[in-house]
Amino acid sequence: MERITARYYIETPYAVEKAAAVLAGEQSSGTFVAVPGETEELKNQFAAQVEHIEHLETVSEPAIPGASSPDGSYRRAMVDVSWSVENFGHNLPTLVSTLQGNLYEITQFTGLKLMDIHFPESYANSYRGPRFGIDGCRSLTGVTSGRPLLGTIIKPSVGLTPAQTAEIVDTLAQAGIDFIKDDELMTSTANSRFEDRVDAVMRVINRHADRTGKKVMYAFNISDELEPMLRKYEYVLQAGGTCAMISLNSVGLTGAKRICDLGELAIHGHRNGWGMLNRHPLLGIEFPAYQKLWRLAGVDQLHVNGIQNKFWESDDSVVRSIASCLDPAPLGKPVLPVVSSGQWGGQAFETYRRTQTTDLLYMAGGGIMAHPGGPAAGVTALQQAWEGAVTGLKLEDAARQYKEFRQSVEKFGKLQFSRA
Ligand SMILES: O=C(COP(=O)(O)O)[C@H](O)[C@H](O)COP(=O)(O)O
Ligand SMILES: [Mg+2]
Repeated sequence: MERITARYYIETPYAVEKAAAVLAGEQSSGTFVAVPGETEELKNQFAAQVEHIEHLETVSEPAIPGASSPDGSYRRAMVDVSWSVENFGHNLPTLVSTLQGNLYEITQFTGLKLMDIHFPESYANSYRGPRFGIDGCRSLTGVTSGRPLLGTIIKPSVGLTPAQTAEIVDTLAQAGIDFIKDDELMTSTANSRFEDRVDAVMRVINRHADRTGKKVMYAFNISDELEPMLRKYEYVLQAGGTCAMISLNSVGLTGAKRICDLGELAIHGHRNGWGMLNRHPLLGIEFPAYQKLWRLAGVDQLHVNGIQNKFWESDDSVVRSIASCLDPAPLGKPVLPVVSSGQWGGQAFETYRRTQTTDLLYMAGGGIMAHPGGPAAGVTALQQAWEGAVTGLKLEDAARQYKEFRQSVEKFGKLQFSRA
């Protein structure tokens, strides 16, 4: 019978073997004592199994509160646990309740992080995964390989009217941008009703597309309860849009999958709330596991933060996240990594040096909108930065060569997002 294996980074005040056995027990037979009916036969078929333990360091302070060690030591380990697929079939919410449920509450742990998930073959047959992914998004925007899709987030995030938003879209489209999106804070506001914004923006985008043959991809934020979200999806589709955005952690796997299953618009997955799930080194989930769940749901584009970003995440972590999006496993289809957060083009050089890929959606919000020459110059600067990065120029050489990029360096180059 097929099994799903999950890898956890754990810390325990007790013996690692015992703690791992409690995890496996709680997450399959499900209680703290043996109960009638829990036969050997049932356990053999359905009990979770500890497959592998790799002992790591021992520390003297617990990573998170909730339990204390009798001997003052807290042992860390990497533990692989497997479950029979029979326990949950192909049911993503129950899979998550099993792999990420009560186990975080067990006192045998003073740290627990889901690092990765290994899915068996049958998952690739049961889930379509990204309908568009990298190739589909390239062909919808007309961006052939050799450079990333370049995009922006309309800023200010809220407060602009549909007409003002459409005016910015007009400027950006003329400058040759590939992708624009609503911020996650924007769906329908008192002065920008969703439908009015779609009408105003798509009028501009369709007009440009008729003239130039290039249709800018605009990710309208449809995040909402299920029925209104479906109505908004349909509205975007009818207006000629090619993309919708959802805040993944807010709409959940069920909502995301329902939307992705429709398969007519590329789905931009925003991961706001990520810090809550990941920022602690010994609590939550790591991106390789996280992205697989959303990929099973069918998301086409997924945020990975960015090199030298404005948030807390390290460059190493961003590079790892990009690699995990580009790895075709488990469905044979990669998801397009969305590089975003404090980007302005200057980071293109290090991003390319470290990842050696252009299969990215590279977005600058403030980095385009606040360019000294205006948003159109901001788009040009981003194009120049990537042209320079891919052709092997150093940032300083590109700044000498390209005027708009030089202006970006002058304005944003001094910014250092500080972190410990
Ligand atoms: O609005 C922005 C970035 O704006 P700006 O370009 O102005 O910084 C996005 O919400 C974050 O990139 C999300 O980051 P994450 O990848 O961590 O979800
Ligand atoms: Mg945002």
